Amino acid sequence: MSLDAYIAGLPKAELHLHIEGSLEPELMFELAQRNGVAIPFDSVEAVRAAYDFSNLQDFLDIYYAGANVLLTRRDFEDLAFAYFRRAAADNVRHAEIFFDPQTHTDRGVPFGVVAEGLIAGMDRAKAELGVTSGLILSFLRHLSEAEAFATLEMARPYLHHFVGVGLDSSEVGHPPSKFQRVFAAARELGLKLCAHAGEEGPPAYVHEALDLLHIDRMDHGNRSMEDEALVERLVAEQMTLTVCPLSNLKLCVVKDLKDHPVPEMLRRGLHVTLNSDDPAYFGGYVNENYRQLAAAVGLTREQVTQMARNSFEGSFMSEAEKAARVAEVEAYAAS
Ligand SMILES: Nc1ncnc2[nH]cnc12
Ligand SMILES: [Zn+2]
Repeated sequence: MSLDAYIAGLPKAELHLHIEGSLEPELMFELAQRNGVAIPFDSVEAVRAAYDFSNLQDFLDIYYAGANVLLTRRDFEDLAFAYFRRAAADNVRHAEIFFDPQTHTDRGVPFGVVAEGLIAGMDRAKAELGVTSGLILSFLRHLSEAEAFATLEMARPYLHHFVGVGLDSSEVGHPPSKFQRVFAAARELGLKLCAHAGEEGPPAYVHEALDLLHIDRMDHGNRSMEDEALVERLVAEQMTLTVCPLSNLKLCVVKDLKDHPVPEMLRRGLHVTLNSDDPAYFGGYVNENYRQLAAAVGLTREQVTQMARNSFEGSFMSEAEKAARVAEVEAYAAS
């Protein structure tokens, strides 16, 4: 069996996926029409042509504008279910997905419309596709601490639906320390904690995410590789890193996939997982991330299997559930 065919059939979890970043141009047009929202493009091809970014902020500007077509509960359900259908085709068996409530509440869309729509899509994914999932409320770090606290307050009626909180958006200039108290409050509420760190920001931000936010999982973490002691610490603490190769390429975090740090991360014993981040914008869902990275850096079948194992072990499922899912990976690898 070719490595590509092996990747296609490998059971895996996706742990770093922004649901708003799975909005394909076709669905963007459909929702724009359904809701009577104007978009600054006249064709699906024109939208795709605009997806040429030189850094994170370039992308974020377009990504937040794209989200304007999402207005109703049904829009969020359709968005979520479209992602799960596509993920299921990649043999994603479990996904822990981020959503950015502030992107919607700041436009006047009630928190409950967003949350209930996404939850309906997740319920359908479990019933119709057998894909399980968890929802992670992500704070926009370019906004204030007070706004993050207000968002956490809005989330209260839905808390039992969330597995954790995250921290995303423009990294440089918005260090984790800004959200130390919000993350402490989220932990008190029983939520798991993730943060984007070391995507564009320096290793000092990764240290802050560990020391001040006390994260359970790290999103990206690429720039940790610049700090030897930090790498040793991440290995010792068995921290899961949700790495996103095609995102890194499209946002110029790496110049070429051949330069991607994943092989070195694996060699050093870091708990790496592969994920798609914002697949509608970066040109590939999770299997495409595995395939293109494998082709560029020459991953072995064992390395690919290890990252699928890591994806379940690094999830926020129960220990029993994780063990059952890892056993499915082992059975596939042995078959
Ligand atoms: N890769 C990324 N980094 C920071 N914020 C994001 N929001 C969506 N994708 C993101
Ligand atoms: Zn991300």
